[in-house]
Amino acid sequence: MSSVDAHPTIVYPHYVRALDEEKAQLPSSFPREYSEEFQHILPKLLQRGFHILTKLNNQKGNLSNISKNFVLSHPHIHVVILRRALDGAVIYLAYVGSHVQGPSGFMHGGATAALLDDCVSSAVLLSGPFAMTVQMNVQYRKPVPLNSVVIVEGYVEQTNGRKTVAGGKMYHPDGALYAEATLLFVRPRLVEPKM
Ligand SMILES: CCCCC/C=C\C/C=C\C/C=C\C/C=C\CCCC(=O)SCCNC(=O)CCNC(=O)[C@H](O)C(C)(C)COP(=O)(O)OP(=O)(O)OC[C@H]1O[C@@H](n2cnc3c(N)ncnc32)[C@H](O)[C@@H]1OP(=O)(O)O
Repeated sequence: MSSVDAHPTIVYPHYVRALDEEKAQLPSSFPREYSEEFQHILPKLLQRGFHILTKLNNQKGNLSNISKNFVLSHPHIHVVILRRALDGAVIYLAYVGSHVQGPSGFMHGGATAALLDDCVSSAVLLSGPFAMTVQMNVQYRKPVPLNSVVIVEGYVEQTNGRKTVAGGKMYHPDGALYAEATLLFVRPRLVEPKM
């Protein structure tokens, strides 16, 4: 277990109950059907070796600082975070509501990039020391409809010294690719304390 794994997180082994509790707290902007779709998709992700790491929207308690993250605390984006123990890949199972519009009826490309960056950053942070995104290249393949469920996958490709190359993909739950990205992360140089 890395030191990042030791960071306090809230784990939801009984995911169905967690989603039921969550449903009761959701803002009215979220339709009830979406969590049924989550419950349909989650068992498939669990079968593929992912476990539920945490859900962070409106999180109270020990993740309060992370939950200020604008993607994960956005009132119109709802995320359940999963991670595959085997290789550290991270999945964001996300519902994208109506107030992240770019082209009429579709998600803003900046929001797509933010979701991808966030998911890939989680994979990087969970796999090693703190690093920041310094470059991101996004290929937009299909417009993402508002009020829909998306799957975002983030994975580390290669680390060389302070630099890490990582990738991300955003899919429709049926597997159709919405967008993919390649990112470069840099671990900040340690600043020597002044004597
Ligand atoms: C921690 C607990 C985690 C728990 C997770 C649990 C669940 C998940 C939950 C929540 C999710 C949590 C987190 C996700 C949250 C947010 C994700 C959003 C990610 C971001 O939103 S993050 C913000 C945007 N990001 C920046 O705000 C960076 C601005 N930046 C800098 O602050 C500096 O850039 C810095 C300090 C990074 C490096 O500075 P420095 O001085 O230490 O390093 P230096 O410049 O020496 O570069 C070293 C080598 O990198 C190469 N290099 C540098 N920059 C490059 C570039 N752009 N392109 C190509 N190569 C580059 C150089 O060429 C050199 O290469 P070489 O060594 O080969 O010469």
